Amino acid sequence: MITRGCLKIDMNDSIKTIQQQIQTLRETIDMHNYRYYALNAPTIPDAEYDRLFRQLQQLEQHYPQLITSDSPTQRVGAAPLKEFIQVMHRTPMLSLKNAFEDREVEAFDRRIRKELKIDHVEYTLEPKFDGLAVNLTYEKGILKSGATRGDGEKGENITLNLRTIKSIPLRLSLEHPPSLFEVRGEVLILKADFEKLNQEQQKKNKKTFANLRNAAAGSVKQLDPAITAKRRLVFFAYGVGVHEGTAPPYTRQSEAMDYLKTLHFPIACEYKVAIGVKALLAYYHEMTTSRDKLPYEIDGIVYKVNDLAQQAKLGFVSREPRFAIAHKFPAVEDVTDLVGIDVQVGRTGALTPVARLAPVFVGGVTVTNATLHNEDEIKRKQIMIGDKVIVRRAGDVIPEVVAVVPEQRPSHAKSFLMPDHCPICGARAVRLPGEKVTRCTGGLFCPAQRKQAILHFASRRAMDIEGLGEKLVDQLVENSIVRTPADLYKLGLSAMANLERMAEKSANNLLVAIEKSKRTTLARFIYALGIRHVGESTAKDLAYYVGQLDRLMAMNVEQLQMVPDIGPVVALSIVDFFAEKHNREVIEQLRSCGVRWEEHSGKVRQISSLLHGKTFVLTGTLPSITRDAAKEKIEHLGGKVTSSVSTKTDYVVAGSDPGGKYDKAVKLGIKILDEAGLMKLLQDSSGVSN
Ligand SMILES: NC(=O)c1ccc[n+]([C@@H]2O[C@H](COP(=O)([O-])OP(=O)(O)OC[C@H]3O[C@@H](n4cnc5c(N)ncnc54)[C@H](O)[C@@H]3O)[C@@H](O)[C@H]2O)c1
Ligand SMILES: [Zn+2]
Repeated sequence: MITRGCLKIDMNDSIKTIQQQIQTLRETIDMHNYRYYALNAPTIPDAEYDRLFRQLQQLEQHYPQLITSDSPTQRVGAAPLKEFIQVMHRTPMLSLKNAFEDREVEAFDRRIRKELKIDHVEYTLEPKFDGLAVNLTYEKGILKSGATRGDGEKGENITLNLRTIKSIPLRLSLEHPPSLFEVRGEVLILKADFEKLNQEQQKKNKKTFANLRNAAAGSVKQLDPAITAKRRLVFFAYGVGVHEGTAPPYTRQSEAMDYLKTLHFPIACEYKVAIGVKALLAYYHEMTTSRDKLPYEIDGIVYKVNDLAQQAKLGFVSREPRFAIAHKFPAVEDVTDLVGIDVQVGRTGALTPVARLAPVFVGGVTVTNATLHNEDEIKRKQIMIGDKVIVRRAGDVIPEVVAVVPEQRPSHAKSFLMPDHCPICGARAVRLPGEKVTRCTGGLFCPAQRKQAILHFASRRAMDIEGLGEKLVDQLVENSIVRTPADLYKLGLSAMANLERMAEKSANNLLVAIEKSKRTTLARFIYALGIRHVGESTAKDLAYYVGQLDRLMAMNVEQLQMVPDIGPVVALSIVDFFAEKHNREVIEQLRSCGVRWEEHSGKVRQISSLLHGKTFVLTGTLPSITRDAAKEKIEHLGGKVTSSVSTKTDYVVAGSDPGGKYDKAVKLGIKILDEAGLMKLLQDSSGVSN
């Protein structure tokens, strides 16, 4: 048995078995080609595709008698889509041979030197753009047509779409332009625009693009050029095709690039000219790290023999030039198994699902877990535990699961359920209406939230404990001296003596500050609890209108909404917080440690509203508010609005042209109000005096 890269070739395998393997690989690759080139919707990462392609290449290398002209290794891309008019290329648009390791580049250079019979070859070193290859044809200096690469021989006519890309000159700035001039380059979407595009797609509930190449290709291959025009696309030129009618003022690839630049075509300003393989590899390794800072995505470096006469001498093989090679960067995406989903709790109590992965090498490191963001993202991506997933790690960005490979879902795959309790402290975990994040409600005692909760509690606008900063809180929490805000009031000098860099004087000062903080106001205390959505001004409102902590702790969602400016989400968040037994225990401890404030009878007179249980019917047009607004006001105070009048109706609110409901109310003797009457009733019932 011999081993080459990822492929094991067993010499005992019969030729028939080999043929079968080859056939399966070809069919699989053809299917992925179709998805990638025609649909712009690949289902496997490039790294996985490249492995399949290499396997096929190696098998065919060992069994050349099995090579057929329709094998994907002998062809470029995929046939053009029928929806577009086809264009025959004057000279074929080829692919590039790939190199993944330094030694493959060294072998490439050795071969070139041998064939050219020279010791030192000059190369251009160009970023390999990850976009869509196109050919632009200028006749007498005017852009006449633009086409995709297609299968290399014939592509799709996308002239109208390309004309919408502002960086493509519509006319060459030359006094005597060539009669025929072809520019080859790549259509791209910039990283920043890709993010925006996907956000827009998501908002419109449309499919997002898996990567930048697909976004660029999908945007430019639109039947409606108006859509292309809206997608901020850019173009970079990297070569000249046919040049007729004038003498080319260049004999090297680098000169051709500079010439394109003078004609106002954007070119990669990172491109370089260098001699010898060492310089190629040095440039490659430098770009491996600096690529993240480029505004566009590149997936490798292309090395080309610089001298055009030498290029011609080296020529082509079926699908690729022999004078160039693409040195690919390590993959930023690959597939692996999603073994499980853990839930982590952050400093603010946010529960984040994290994928546990079978180790996978992406973006230059081995990754074993990746963020899944939140519950909605898991649903949107239809991720199940046990799935094969595509993991991405680009630059400094934390690894994430971008998609699943649906056809490889095992039968034992399980759905994920967001836990309804905090995995750290066991408190109820809730997701408030309109929010994406599920949070632990045990703010005052949850170990995950300890530091944050104590810092907030001690902050200037809360309990105002001077000298209790981040470093000190870290130490107190890490040494288990303080677990909840109540523990602060149990601190003694001896506990603090062991802390790093804590002089006796500052320890004393801190104890004095803690003691001083015991006398506070209800507003500060409510704010200090760190209830989600209860900021300083809401805390002040609650203290002012409710007056007493015990009363606040006993209020339900409807009652809380009677406090001005408190909506249903804030009310729910307050109720959830006080529902948590451990939070109430901490509050009790704080009080028994001597934390105190003044209370008053509150400004909310009658917490249970007069409208509770009352049924209203609205009819006719009210003079100054809409029926919907009136309905909202009634419901806000606990009343119910129904559509038909019956003996159960308490009030009928009638505007102009009231119709049958009015007559029925009169008949049943139900109380009828006009708008002014309704307003008075609402005011009397609001429970807020002054
Ligand atoms: N995930 C999938 O299902 C899937 C399917 C098919 C292909 N692919 C990916 O596509 C690759 C093959 O695509 P390909 O045949 O287009 O080859 P390629 O993209 O590897 O290389 C050839 C192309 O490079 C481009 N290029 C960018 N910068 C260049 C420069 N400076 N000079 C010259 N050319 C430059 C040109 O468009 C050219 O056509 C595979 O290696 C794989 O990564 C993935
Ligand atoms: Zn918790």
